[in-house]
Amino acid sequence: MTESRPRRSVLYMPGSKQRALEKAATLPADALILDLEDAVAPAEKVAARDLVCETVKGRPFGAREVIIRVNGSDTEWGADDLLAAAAAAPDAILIPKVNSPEDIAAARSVAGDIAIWAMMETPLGILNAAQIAAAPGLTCMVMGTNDLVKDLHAAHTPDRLPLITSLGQCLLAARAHGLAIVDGVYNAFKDDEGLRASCLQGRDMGFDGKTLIHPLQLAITNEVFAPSAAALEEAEAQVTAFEEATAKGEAVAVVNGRIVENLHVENARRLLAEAAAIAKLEQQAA
Ligand SMILES: CC(C)(COP(=O)(O)OP(=O)(O)OC[C@H]1O[C@@H](n2cnc3c(N)ncnc32)[C@H](O)[C@@H]1OP(=O)(O)O)[C@@H](O)C(=O)NCCC(=O)NCCSC(=O)C[C@H](O)C(=O)O
Ligand SMILES: [Mg+2]
Repeated sequence: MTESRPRRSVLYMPGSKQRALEKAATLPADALILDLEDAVAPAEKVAARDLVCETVKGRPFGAREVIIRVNGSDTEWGADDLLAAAAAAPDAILIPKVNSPEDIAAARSVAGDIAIWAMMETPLGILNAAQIAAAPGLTCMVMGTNDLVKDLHAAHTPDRLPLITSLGQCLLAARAHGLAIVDGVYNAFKDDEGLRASCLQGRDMGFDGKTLIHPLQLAITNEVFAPSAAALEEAEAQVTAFEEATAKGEAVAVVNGRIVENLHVENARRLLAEAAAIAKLEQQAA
């Protein structure tokens, strides 16, 4: 069963930028990815690792979920990143460019009980999504749409048609194995309209939330991925009507002219639990 922890907004921040790390502790992000990989220049990698791991040990981020993205195991920094991240004990460690379940097993052999998240961003990783999703210790998939577009020789288009197969394949794999899954970034961080469209598409496909690159993107993302007031009102009505129906020995209720069966009630309860988890997180962050 997918955890009900909110992951509407998952903000990347460059691990080399102290100001961004300080600012992150005040931002309304559900989760923070402290990045040692693509957002950090080679000359700054070692200093960024020290800064990120020392910061995480100080636990300054309140109730926000904290994830460290390490460099790949095929780089000169990967092994030391993983050791240092494991010692800092974040909520999860994010492995870039995962190609196979063996990549998760290798990370887990160092990370122990710390949850592993996987960047799904290579053609081979997408083809192996089901096996990766079944790997012990993995709790969340993160779409890496920039790397995917590059490796597929595709283009960033508003409808994301070139990525739909990859997004759908990872969603199927994640849901089949009870994992959380968050969508890729929207690069034009000052384009609110484009961001909203991308969030709506991701939400309607089934993603739990979206990865972000700038604080400007938080408000729209948090709004789109939260259940709306109308959806919650309908969910409450469905649960009530169904409970009344079952008390009378019936298996079907009707709300707003539409049937309500046990599967609809299961979905309604999921939405209500999600809203409660968001309210709790926002209260803790206030
Ligand atoms: C995109 C940026 C380089 C823009 O930086 P900058 O010009 O400094 O932004 P602003 O001046 O507008 O910043 C305003 C304030 O906000 C803080 N800030 C900015 N970005 C962040 C952030 N990501 N997290 C926290 N805080 C942030 C600034 O410090 C300013 O604060 P203040 O001093 O109080 O005014 C920059 O936003 C950036 O570097 N973003 C992250 C880029 C990144 O992480 N890239 C890697 C991840 S994307 C990826 O790799 C996806 C995947 O792998 C794939 O393949 O698709
Ligand atoms: Mg990437």
